[in-house]
Amino acid sequence: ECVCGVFLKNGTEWRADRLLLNREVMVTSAVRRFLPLLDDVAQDFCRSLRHRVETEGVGETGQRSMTLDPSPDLFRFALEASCHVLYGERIGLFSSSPSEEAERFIWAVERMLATTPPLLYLPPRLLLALRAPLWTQHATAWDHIFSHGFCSVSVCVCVFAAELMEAGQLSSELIKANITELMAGGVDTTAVPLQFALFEMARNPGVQERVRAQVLSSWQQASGSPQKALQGAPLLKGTIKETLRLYPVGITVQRYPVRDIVLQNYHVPAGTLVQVCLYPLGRSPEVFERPERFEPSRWSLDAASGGGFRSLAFGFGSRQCVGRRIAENEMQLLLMHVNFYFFFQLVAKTIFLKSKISKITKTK
Ligand code: HEM
Repeated sequence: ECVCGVFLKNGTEWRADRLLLNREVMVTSAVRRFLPLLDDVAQDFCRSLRHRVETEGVGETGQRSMTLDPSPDLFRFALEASCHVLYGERIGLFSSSPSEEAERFIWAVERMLATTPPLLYLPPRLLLALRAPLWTQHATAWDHIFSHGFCSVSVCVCVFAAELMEAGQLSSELIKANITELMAGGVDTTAVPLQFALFEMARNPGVQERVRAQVLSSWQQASGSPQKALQGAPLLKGTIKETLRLYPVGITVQRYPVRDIVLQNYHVPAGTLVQVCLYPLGRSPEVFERPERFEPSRWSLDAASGGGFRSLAFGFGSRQCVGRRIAENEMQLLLMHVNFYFFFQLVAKTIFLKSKISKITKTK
């Protein structure tokens, strides 16, 4: 029996104590509302990068190029985009002088993210007993984040808070906590795949040209609407799916079956933790033809054939990633605008995340 079938049947229940968002509402009205916000940030990111290339790059005007590590820029892009959608405010990361409040907030988010990975491997009680500096720094960072003006739900332009308040299910403190969690969860999850997407486009110039051609033609017909532009450029969505196939953010998707099941002749008792391993799934020749190739168009063919459960990067069913629509649109919009301006080339050794990419060859 198919793993996904079993899990789907069991995944239809909501748990009342969780942050619940109606996925249909997300897809329709909320996406329409947050798309322009994400688009603003993506355009600003490109303007600021173009300014840097023009002022710090080498070569003739209009053909300047520069080599850079995009990691810190993408991190800031993701943070600015998350804040704009969740709090309805810009924190000014692309301005030359962000406010003092914004600076403190950025510092706290960066500190919180930097201290999270080591804490995952150490027992919290031990850290507390030892009053470990790592723990103190992490807790202080969270305190800063929560005390921040941006986290006030009274500044409620936030689309999510509005949905939750309308539903009347959660107290304002809980809404605040959940929104803050969403903000924190939405930064490195999108910044890292974006970096991998640029990396893959840099080493696959043919793919990059095809994506750019589709983006340019779609933009021309979209009359300035980012939503229409994205709809007309399915290769952008394919690029994101392809990136997450090769470099999944969450390495596994987990479920506890509520009744005994048999999987490939193994008896799995109810309540056993079962993990679907996304990395080997994405690279298996049994599932993907020529899995080593970065080919965004494979997902267009996949849609025609029904798709199945081959793309599980955001999980599935009622417990799939709440931030999926934000993440997908945010990443697609960035790639769309970046494609107008830049041609990426791999100019340094491909050392994991430290590859230096970017060479500008076009201007709008
Ligand atoms: C490329 C970006 C992202 C990926 C690949 C990703 C992946 C995932 C995965 C695999 C899950 C578990 C789903 C399941 O078990 O079926 C998940 C859950 C979740 N994600 Fe994401 N995520 C991303 C971005 C985001 C963003 C931007 C946010 C917030 C705005 C977010 C918030 C959440 C939350 C709150 C859950 C828990 C949902 C629940 O348990 O009901 N994620 N994500």
